[in-house]
Amino acid sequence: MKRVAIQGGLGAYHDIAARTYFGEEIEIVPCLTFKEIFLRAREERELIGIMAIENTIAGGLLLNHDLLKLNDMKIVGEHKLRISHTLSALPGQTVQDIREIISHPMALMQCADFIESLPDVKIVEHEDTALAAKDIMEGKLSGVAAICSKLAAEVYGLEVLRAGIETNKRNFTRFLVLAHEEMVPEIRKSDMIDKASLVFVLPHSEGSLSRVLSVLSFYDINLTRIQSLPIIGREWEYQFYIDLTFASYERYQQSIKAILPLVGNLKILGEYVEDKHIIAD
Ligand SMILES: O=C(O)C(=O)C[C@]1(C(=O)O)C=C[C@@H](O)C=C1
Repeated sequence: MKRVAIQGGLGAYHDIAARTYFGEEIEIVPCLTFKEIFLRAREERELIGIMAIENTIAGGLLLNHDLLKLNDMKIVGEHKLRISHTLSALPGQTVQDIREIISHPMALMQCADFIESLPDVKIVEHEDTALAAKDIMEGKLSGVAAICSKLAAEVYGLEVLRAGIETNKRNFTRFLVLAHEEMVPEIRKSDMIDKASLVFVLPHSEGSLSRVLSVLSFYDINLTRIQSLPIIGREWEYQFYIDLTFASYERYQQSIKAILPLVGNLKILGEYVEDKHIIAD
């Protein structure tokens, strides 16, 4: 059975993403942090990881980009999951009884409008939506609610006070499936690779980014995402994380050769199959 490491506990969105991506029985290996996924995988080379990278309301999980760059697990797939949050608490309470809301910072951001509509509620960040629900149940914390999945509310015996509290129904999180190089053929869903993620740095010179983008466009490569992050120790200089989609793997390979002289420290973080099947309400 595949062992899949996630940050968080059972009922977390990572858990849901892992199960829906693999669609078969898997063993979830809960980790306290995203970094722990990579550390564990160093010891257990067959371990698979699932890690959120961006959300359509709250934006990118910036620290996770560096984990991809600094470790040798490859992106072997992606899964886009519709995230629908509940406000859940110990049974027998109403929304008016809630004085404190605990959840993962990304979930809190995704429900900012709902939270703003509640007067005098303290917001507390937690490492995971499901573990927030678990803490409420274990500590019998009345007056405290978690923002978590319906599944987490069920798993930890909480009552759903409100469902669908995300600011916009088009709330999707993109999860990356990670594995070591030798595991890639076994894990990749198909050989029809049409997407890649790269990171590189650019010289501080006029037009350096625009030259790279022009080359990619010449090779019919579609840029689906660009995220710049600071280079620590080199003020106001940036590294660029980009996602590309393409119809021809050969053209993509040619484009990589062509940008090589224009960029520094190029690392291909993974080549995989794009998830085109997002399900909206
Ligand atoms: O806390 C959870 O349940 C998670 O799986 C984490 C996480 C995230 O890292 O963005 C996953 C999906 C949602 O965007 C909210 C939180």
